[in-house]
Amino acid sequence: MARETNLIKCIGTESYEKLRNTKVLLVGAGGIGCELLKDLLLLDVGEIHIVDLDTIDLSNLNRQFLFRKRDIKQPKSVTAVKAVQRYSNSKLVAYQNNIMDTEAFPLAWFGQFSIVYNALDNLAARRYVNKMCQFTGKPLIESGTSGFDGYIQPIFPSVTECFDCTAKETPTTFPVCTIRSTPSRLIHCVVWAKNFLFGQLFAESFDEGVSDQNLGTDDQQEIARIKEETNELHALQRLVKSGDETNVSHILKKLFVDDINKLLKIENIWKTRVKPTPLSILESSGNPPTDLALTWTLQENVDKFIEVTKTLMSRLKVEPFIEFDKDDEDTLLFVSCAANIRSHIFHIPAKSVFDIKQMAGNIIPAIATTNAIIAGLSSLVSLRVLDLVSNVSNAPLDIPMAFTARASSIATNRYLSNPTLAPKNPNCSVSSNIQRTVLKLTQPILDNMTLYNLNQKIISKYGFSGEFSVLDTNTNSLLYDFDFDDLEGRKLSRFNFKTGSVLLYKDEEMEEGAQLRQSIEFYLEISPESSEEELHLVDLPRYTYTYHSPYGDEEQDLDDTATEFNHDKTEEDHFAIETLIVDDEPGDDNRNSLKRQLSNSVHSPPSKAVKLNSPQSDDDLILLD
Ligand SMILES: Nc1ncnc2c1ncn2[C@@H]1O[C@H](COP(=O)(O)OP(=O)(O)OP(=O)(O)O)[C@@H](O)[C@H]1O
Ligand SMILES: [Zn+2]
Repeated sequence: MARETNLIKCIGTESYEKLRNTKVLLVGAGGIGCELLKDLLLLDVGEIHIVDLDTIDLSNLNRQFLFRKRDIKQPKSVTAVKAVQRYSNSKLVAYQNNIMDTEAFPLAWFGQFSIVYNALDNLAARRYVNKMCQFTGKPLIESGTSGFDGYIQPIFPSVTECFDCTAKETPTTFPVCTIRSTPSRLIHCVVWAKNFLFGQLFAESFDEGVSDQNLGTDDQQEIARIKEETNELHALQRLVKSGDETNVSHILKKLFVDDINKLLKIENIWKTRVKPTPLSILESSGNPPTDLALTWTLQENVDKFIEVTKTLMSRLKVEPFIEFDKDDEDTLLFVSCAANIRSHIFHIPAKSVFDIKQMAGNIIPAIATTNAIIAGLSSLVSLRVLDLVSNVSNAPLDIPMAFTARASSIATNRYLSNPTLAPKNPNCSVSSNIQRTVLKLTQPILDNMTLYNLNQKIISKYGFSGEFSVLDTNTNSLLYDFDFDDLEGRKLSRFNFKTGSVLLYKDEEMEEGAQLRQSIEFYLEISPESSEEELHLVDLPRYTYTYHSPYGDEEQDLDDTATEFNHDKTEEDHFAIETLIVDDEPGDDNRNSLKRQLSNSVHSPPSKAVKLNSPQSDDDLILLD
């Protein structure tokens, strides 16, 4: 029986033929990406382009089944394609590159695909692909896993929730004083051992000093001690670099006895806390433990600390520096033992090296089965996203997303929940209340046109009020607003614009009841070889919303602005280019809830400052709620 027989039974010949003519983009060839590549080619999707910037690591092999030991250090995308090529009916194209590289992947390149799949592991890349899909109007299937939890979220630009419609958690940070003076949880000791101690002793980046920011204390004695301790570590680093193994006992004493005694002298800290106890064991028993799954005694941690510090010191004779890597056992053991010794001093229970590996690597173990389930759901739901399944409504808001039980508060008594997609958040700065288009700048235009000329052309063409602002959203820099016109006289060539720069034009009129023009984002395409001197601005429908000051027309506050959306019917609504995203017209009920959400929102209030300060996180941990 041919492979496609069952699929044709499910979706019919016509849909199968459409699938054969579909071109898709898969971003990421890691845990989910490898599974998804296999699933997509088992669906006989016509053409699959797969992008991954990375090479294969030993630690990938337990779940990225397209890779073998011999593939270590080879590019993931190319190797994945090689592994499946012989049983693929699909055309496969691999790229070893960062998806955010605008030269390799300009906006128009994204436009060639019918659907985009995110199989990524960090927020920055997810956000970027989400935005490119909003620009091109292409559906995106976003996915992620974390241990036994996982999700898929189909995103239909300008209709359903986008990746940025809900706030994402950013990594937890701790005040310096908690880490350096008053740890109360093992994680504080792990952060101290990994980010501070290991970094200072062995790694390349040497922290030159402690800034006063985020110290978490005003106690001048404590601040002075933290700074002094940092300076003393410079001296300790020299001991480490000396390669003289007899120095290890000095290191142990300095870190776990002398520094703790100094800390004890700051009496203010200990008025409300249990005092730490300096380390009493400074000699090795000569019998370091080996089982990484067990919780070691204090003596065992000291034994292993001494052993592994010697190993790292001898490595420094041939390696200029050593970076912490959870898969480099020496570095993991050092951090683990140092954290456990410190936790003993502060009366915090110790843990095994395996446990500390998870904390230090900021990782929840990746589970191959979860990846397989999520990739399977992703490929299946794409049949509906592509409208290839008959007998069900494939309207975007009828298509399901999927959550595993623990990640979802919707249903707790079954593993998978599949609620339908939510409409876009009207307050999302990525998917709502914004129009997007491409702006082509040729060399003569860059050389001859000033920012002032460009602004004038844009505000008159698109109907912005006199009060507007211009931001380069890639660098988050303000280029113009009503009280910052310093750069207006500059030629465009002086702005370091490149293909992929995105300029945001926003109406800033603050008069009560003013009709504000919807913001526009322009994706710049720079063509240095073109001699075209004329700037072409495409037609866009002009949508407006009403400005309401929260204080009536007496006093206005930039950061707490309530708005009410409506569409300006006086302009002709026509869709000049394919990259245009146009809002749906909200009904009356919708409008009320819009208004409420806008004034209550903490996600991204429609104000300049907040809107552009979305967190730039590069977190490894995917938070599912
Ligand atoms: N900006 C990017 N451009 C292209 N590929 C990316 C980008 N960011 C991340 N990736 C790729 O996305 C994939 C995500 O896969 P996965 O979550 O399994 O992570 P991993 O790096 O393979 O494993 P782990 O992080 O657990 O060691 C990785 O292969 C990574 O290289
Ligand atoms: Zn959104």
